[in-house]
Parts: sequence; C-alpha cells; structure tokens
Amino acid sequence: MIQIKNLNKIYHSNGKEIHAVKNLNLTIEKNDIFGIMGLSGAGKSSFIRMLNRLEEPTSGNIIINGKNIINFKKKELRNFRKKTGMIFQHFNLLSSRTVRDNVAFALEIAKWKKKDINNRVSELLELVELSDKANFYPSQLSGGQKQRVAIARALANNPEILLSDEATSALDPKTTKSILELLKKIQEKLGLTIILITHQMEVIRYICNKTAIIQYGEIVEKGKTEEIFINPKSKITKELVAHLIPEEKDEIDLLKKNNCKIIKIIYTGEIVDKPIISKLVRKFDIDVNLIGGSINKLITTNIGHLIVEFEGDLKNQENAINWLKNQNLEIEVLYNG
Ligand SMILES: Nc1ncnc2c1ncn2[C@@H]1O[C@H](COP(=O)(O)OP(=O)(O)OP(=O)(O)O)[C@@H](O)[C@H]1O
Repeated sequence: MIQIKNLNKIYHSNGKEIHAVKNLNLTIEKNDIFGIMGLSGAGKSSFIRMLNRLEEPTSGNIIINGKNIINFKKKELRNFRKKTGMIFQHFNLLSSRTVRDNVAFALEIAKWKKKDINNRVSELLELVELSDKANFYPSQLSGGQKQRVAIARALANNPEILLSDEATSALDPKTTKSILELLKKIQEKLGLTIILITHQMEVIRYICNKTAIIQYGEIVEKGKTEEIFINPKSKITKELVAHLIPEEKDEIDLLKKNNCKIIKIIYTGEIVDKPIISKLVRKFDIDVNLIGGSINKLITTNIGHLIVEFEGDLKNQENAINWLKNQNLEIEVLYNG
C-alpha cells in the first residue's frame, strides 16, 4: 500500500546541514500497524511528517496506492490529506470549541452538509466512547479524553491511513493502554493502516505488528515485531528491548560456580504452554534452578524468557542445551562453568 523509496530530509540551520532522514526505504502493507521506534532526535517526526507532506522531502519518493504523493499539486494534496488522518502528542485541539465542534471542524473544512455533520460527529464520538462529553471544552477533559477527541477528528473523513506522532507520549501508562486499545479496535473495525512513531517500546509491543528501528535518520532494523523482540540484531535494538528481557547480571554473577551452566531461554506463542522444564529434568537427569523469568504480551504473540541454572553431569547438561535448541527456542548460554 505504501512504498517509501530513498527518502531524505536535510535541514539547513545556522549554516549547517542536518541530515535528519537518510535514504529511508520501507514497505507498509494495508492493515499494518507499523511502528517506527527510535530515541529522541532519530528523525521520527521528520519522517512521519513527510508522509502527508507537512514536511517536504529533500529527495525520494512516497508511493501510496500506486501514486507518488511527491508529485501531488495543491488540489490532489488536499484530497489526499483528507484520506490521511493524523494525531499528535499534544492533541492540537481548538480550545474555544467544544468536543463536538472540534470534531465537526474537520467536516466543515471538507464541506460536509450541516445535517450530515451532526450525524457523523455523533457516530464518531460513540466510536471513541466520548458521547457524554460532547459539550465539554478541551480544558474540561483529561489527556486521554483529549486524545480520543483528536482521534475522532482524525477519522472524520474516513481516512485509509492514520498517522500517529507520539500520540501517547504525554499520557500515563494506564491511559496509554486505553488509547492503544482504542486504536487497535478502530484499526480492525475500519480496516485502517496505522503508522505510528514512538520512543516507547511498550507502544510497539501492545499494538504494532511490524516495526522499524531508526537511528541517526537511518533504519537499522525492520520486520515483524515479534522477530525484532526475540532476536534483536543491532546494538540499539538490543538496548531498547533489554528491559523486557532482563539479564539479571548481578544475580548471575552470584550464582557462578564450577560445573554449572546458566542459560537464557527465549520462547514465543504456543511454546509458552509446554512443560519444557519438567521434560528437561526427566529426560536428562539434571537439576534445573529457576533464576528469573517473564512473559510479555505482544500484539501477535506472547514472548517469554527464562533464566535457569543447570547442575549435574556436564555431558547431560550439554545434551539438554542441544535438545532445547532443537525445540526451536532461542538459547543463550550466559555462563559456562
Ligand atoms: N526544522 C528543523 N530545522 C533544523 N533541524 C531540524 C528541524 N527539525 C528537526 N531537525 C533536526 O533533525 C533531527 C531529527 O529530528 P526529529 O524531530 O525528526 O527527530 P525525532 O526522532 O522525532 O525526535 P523527538 O522524539 O525528540 O521529537 C534532529 O537533529 C533535529 O534537531
């Protein structure tokens, strides 16, 4: 649905060149919830703002539904923007208008008839579960409610694409989750394609089926979210997922001793339910001590990790590791005593 080819953005500031987005290539399919993740200054905002030409690319092409939006003249661009909703970190609501009138604004600009506007706004407020706040002003709403209004406004003209620029960054974790659940519900109901930028790994794991990691304006890793979480390749991605798969380094140092091995097992989806550890003990006659573990829910699957210590016959320990590897598990030997 969306093909981004060799996209570049260079800013000129105080006689200096800032290459904010470098030769970026990406394919986004219909119905994807595609997350672009990176640290501050990575180029995420520059990137997403080029997708509806709020920011003009320095070079490159953005092909959406077969059309290169870079070539769009004013009228085409206006029509295209109607079909591309956008939400922002700070909501960008009009403070002098009520909730209802904020949503209506998007329809007034698109020249909807007054009667149709009323019906459509009611429908949208119901969708974002805010019908009871229709006559409130933005100052009377919580952050999460403000973002719901912004979402309703972004969806007013039935867009095919929704761009989300750090939409949950100003919200607390519980509200973040409720907004992400809303986005997921809307995506399924309306068959939307969502592209979001975030610096929060939590956002990626809750709703993105695909992810690209961006650093210094370049994509360093992209693919299915679960694959990136299970097997991060670049240094930055490893750092970003590290808190979800902790190494418990201090504990491991304390436990190091002769004739024992400490193993990290990373597993996904269906394997979560299998009795791996009890099988291991029975099959190889070794002792297995549990050191740590976690399960994280991704949108597509579960991903869990276990850190265990093996004790007993060394040959049996080796065989147990090989057996684990054959179960399609990611295995890392953290200590080989
Ligand atoms: N209008 C501008 N003029 C000059 N430099 C800019 C401009 N906008 C962004 N930059 C620079 O481009 C680089 C990328 O910025 P961008 O805002 O795209 O990153 P980001 O990943 O969205 O960061 P953040 O999460 O902090 O918003 C930064 O070095 C920034 O200073």
